[in-house]
Amino acid sequence: MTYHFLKGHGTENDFVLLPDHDGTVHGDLSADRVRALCDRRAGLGADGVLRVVRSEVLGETGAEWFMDYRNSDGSVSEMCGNGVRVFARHLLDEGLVDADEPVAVATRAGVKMVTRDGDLFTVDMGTPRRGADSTVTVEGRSWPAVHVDMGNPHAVAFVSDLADAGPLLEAPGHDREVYPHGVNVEFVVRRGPQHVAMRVHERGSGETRSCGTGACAVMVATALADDAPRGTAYTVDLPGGTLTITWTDDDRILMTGPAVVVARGTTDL
Ligand SMILES: N[C@@H](CCC[C@H](N)C(=O)O)C(=O)O
Repeated sequence: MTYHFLKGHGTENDFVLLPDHDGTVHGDLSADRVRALCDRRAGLGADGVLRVVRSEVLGETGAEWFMDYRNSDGSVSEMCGNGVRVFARHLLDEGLVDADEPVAVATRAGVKMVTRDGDLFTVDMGTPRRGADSTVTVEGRSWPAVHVDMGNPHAVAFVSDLADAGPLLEAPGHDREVYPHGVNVEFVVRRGPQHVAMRVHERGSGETRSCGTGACAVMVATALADDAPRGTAYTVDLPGGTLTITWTDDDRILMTGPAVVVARGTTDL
């Protein structure tokens, strides 16, 4: 079977987009197919897959379009912050939504509203939730980890140096009672006032060059540590680029960053 795809990224967190508007092309999107598409040597290569499907096909509500996100290992996640920006850009590029209105994207973690200003996209990521703190472990070293849920789970560890986390070839150890469905782990250092840098090991994808929900979780953990007033913008540097995150007066997280589509074509993977 041959079908259409696009390739895009947000701060180098890269995705294969699969248009499947009426759910007839990839209704049975299997973990095997996701893994084949994401394979960086035998496939197209990506950190994850964004299936572009009408919400009504899946019985979802709240927005016309649903971002069906899969990690590169084929697992399903509730949310992908970089993915939402790329998804919204695709809808705008293809004229599938009104260019004069914020773009509504339904996800497993609710509807996200995306606005565009030139090449930058801002996502209302909703209200962060704090969970029980714990520790994360890499190669025998442990750090306290702040538990922030951005629709998906995060453990944020402040480290002395980003190299402390090592090559991150395996998932960091974590408390399975606190995170029964796995966790995305962020390692953070301070770069200056309201300015941090991070690395991330993503559940289901390994170390990636960026994670939007992870950057939001890092901002929340840092702002809490700083006792920063609401409305303060933080700059979060990631290996693949920079995101700007603000915690608003009405307790919502706004994430701003780029979104790029770099290729389109057909595949029979
Ligand atoms: N890279 C994404 C997060 C993707 C999902 C994550 N790996 C999970 O399993 O929760 C982002 O930009 O937020």
